[in-house]
Amino acid sequence: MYDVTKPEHDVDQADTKISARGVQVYYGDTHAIKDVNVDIADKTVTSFIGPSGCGKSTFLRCINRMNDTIDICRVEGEIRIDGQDIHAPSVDPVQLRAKVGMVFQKPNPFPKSIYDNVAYGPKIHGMTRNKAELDELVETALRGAGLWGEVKDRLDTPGTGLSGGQQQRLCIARAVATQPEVLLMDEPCSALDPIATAQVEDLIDGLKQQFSVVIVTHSMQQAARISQKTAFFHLGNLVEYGDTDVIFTNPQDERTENYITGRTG
Ligand SMILES: Nc1ncnc2c1ncn2[C@@H]1O[C@H](COP(=O)(O)OP(=O)(O)OP(=O)(O)O)[C@@H](O)[C@H]1O
Repeated sequence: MYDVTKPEHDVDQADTKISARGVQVYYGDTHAIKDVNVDIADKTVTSFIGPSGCGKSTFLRCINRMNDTIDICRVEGEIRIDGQDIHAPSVDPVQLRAKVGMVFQKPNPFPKSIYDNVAYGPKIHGMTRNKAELDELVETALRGAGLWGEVKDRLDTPGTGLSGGQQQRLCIARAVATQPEVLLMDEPCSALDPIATAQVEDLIDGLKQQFSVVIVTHSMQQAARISQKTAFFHLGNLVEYGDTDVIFTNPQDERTENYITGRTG
């Protein structure tokens, strides 16, 4: 039963999935992310917007420690998911990336069959006990990515043989198959035509029922269409963060206003 004595900010905190405090990122001497503090909600789509080079992708990659794979990159500060510090020694980055899935700008299916693209993650993480369970998981993931109907009769053909939009949905199925809690998407529609873009956007709307989706986009129309929260980055700073409709209709910072009205960026 709802507890009326509970202060509202506690309710908000309960919705927080990802919490970043004092995050700094350096590539050698380049200071790419400057003291970012943000709480990202569960079961919500959050867009990162801002001019080219402002640090959107860099900050996105902090959330599943993908920056660890870049030699010259150094990350400082704290990021917690469900309260757990993702940099704690007990955290295995490979396990973290199963929990925090990622979809990239260019569809990048493995040079394997459609089935194996989706089955790969569950197999290496030992998520199923037998072939029947794996089959079921593959089907569920492909259905979840809106691709099952188009590929169910050719699961053993190469993933690379699909159209660009289908390949991107296959990559989403691959990410969804490990039952993530967060899905990071770095400009997932920039290589897609308008029809495939609309399909992926519909998909994102459905995915937010299950987990938190964080998307980097250059399209303000897309951010306005699909996200409930928007973060505006500028020169490595998180300038403004809030409800998407407020950011787009009543921004508080001049830099945000200049960007959304097309005066900069
Ligand atoms: N691998 C890297 N090595 C060195 N510098 C990098 C690397 N990746 C990003 N940077 C630098 O970090 C800064 C932020 O880049 P980032 O790609 O995060 O910005 P972005 O907002 O996602 O840009 P875009 O919208 O163009 O993709 C830029 O100055 C960029 O040159």
